[in-house]
Amino acid sequence: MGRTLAEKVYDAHVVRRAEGEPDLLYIDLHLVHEVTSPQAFDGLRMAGRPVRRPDLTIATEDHNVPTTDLLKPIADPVSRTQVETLRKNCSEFGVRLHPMGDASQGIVHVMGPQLGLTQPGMTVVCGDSHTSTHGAFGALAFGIGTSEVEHVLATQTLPQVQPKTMAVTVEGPLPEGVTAKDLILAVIARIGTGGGQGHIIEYRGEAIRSLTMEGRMTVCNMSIEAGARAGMIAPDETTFEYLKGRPHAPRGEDWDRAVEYWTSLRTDDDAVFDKEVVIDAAELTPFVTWGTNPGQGLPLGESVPDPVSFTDPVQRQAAERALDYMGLTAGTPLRDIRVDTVFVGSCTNGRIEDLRAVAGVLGGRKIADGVRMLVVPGSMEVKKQAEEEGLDEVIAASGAEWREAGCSMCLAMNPDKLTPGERSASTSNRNFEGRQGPGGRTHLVSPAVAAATAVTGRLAAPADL
Ligand SMILES: CC(C)[C@H](C(=O)O)[C@@H](O)C(=O)O
Ligand code: SF4
Repeated sequence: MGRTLAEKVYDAHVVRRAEGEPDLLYIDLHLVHEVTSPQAFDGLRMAGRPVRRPDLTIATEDHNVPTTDLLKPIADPVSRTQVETLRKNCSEFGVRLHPMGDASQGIVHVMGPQLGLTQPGMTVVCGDSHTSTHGAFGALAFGIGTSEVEHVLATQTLPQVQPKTMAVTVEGPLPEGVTAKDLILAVIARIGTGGGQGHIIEYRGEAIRSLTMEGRMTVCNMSIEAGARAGMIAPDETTFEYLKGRPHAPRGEDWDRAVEYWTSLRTDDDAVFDKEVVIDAAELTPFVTWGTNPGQGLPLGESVPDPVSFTDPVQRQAAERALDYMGLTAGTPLRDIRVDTVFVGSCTNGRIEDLRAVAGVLGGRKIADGVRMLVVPGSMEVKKQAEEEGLDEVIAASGAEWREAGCSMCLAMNPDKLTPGERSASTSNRNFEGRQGPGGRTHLVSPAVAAATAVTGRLAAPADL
């Protein structure tokens, strides 16, 4: 029987398999950041062990970094300690680190692919749930916990129980004005936040094939929000085109050999998935969330749902609680919801193409009175590229703030936060209670919707302007 893409990559990395035990997988790339690594390095130190493959281990500073005044010391003591600890650990264990201010620093899931570190067919791990992003290249990439980070640092392997496989096929071309973010929000609304649990999702179909690498990363990034272990997309010309010439991409004959192997990384026609979902791209429209989990979303043209419309009692209760927390009334058209803040950034939508989309909408326009808008590049490289293209000027001229790279307002681990009751339209991936600051209210949106929302002050799509 044929194998799926996920099975091919998985099988190629099993170094030990024994009845009744987890498999031992070889890890090709281990990405590290300041939040989930301190105890792992402590563990190594206590055991007197080195990092087994420092050459396959790369660290960056992202969660705790401020996005203004890079030259000043970090004011918050907890954040400062996290970042200083990472620096100390990396220098002690010989791990390459891209610190604040470095040209390649950025959110771990933005800087890795951009350096060409993430490649098709690899196993990629990081102590971070959104490691699923790297699956956009046809890599098997997933988040791990801190004790697993220690295991990988020490051995370059990881015990794993093989996940099941799931296909999400999006048929037909994406309608005009519908983006990768709308697509993945619609997928999660359809299958639920537990819909992918225990599975590696492979995204397939014409709508997926037509996405750029940036769009594919947006889709795979949010696999975890559907509960999946990982998300993957088979590598193709779009993938090779993106990778070619990047600092860590193979060159010359190595490149040709790599492309030959990468081309074999597709699901065989007779392979069988454990679960399959098919979505018609023609039904997709700009999509926003109204609730407090990424599955509580609807097309922008709809209204805040009435909790009684949910037949499942658990969903009904979740909706009641979400409306209460979000300060929303059932029946309110989503387009009538006013926001205080717009956040563009994160490992979901902080890439160059996202910033181009935002500048494209903001060009020649002003953001609404009373709205603050933060535009935060996902990496210093994205920032540089955006500035070379003049996007920063367009964004600043509209009244938005142009910042340094980092996780920023995606999660409240640095100075960029919502205040209690403040409402945001955010291009990030999580809208949980307090995610962007205690009491903050988050609507997940695409970059295009974020920009249009900043202009009108209410949830809006570019077509509304
Ligand atoms: C801090 C980190 C462990 C966390 C994650 O695992 O995803 C963060 O990146 C997030 O997005 O919530
Ligand atoms: S940008 Fe957000 S989701 Fe991505 S790694 Fe940072 S905190 Fe996590």
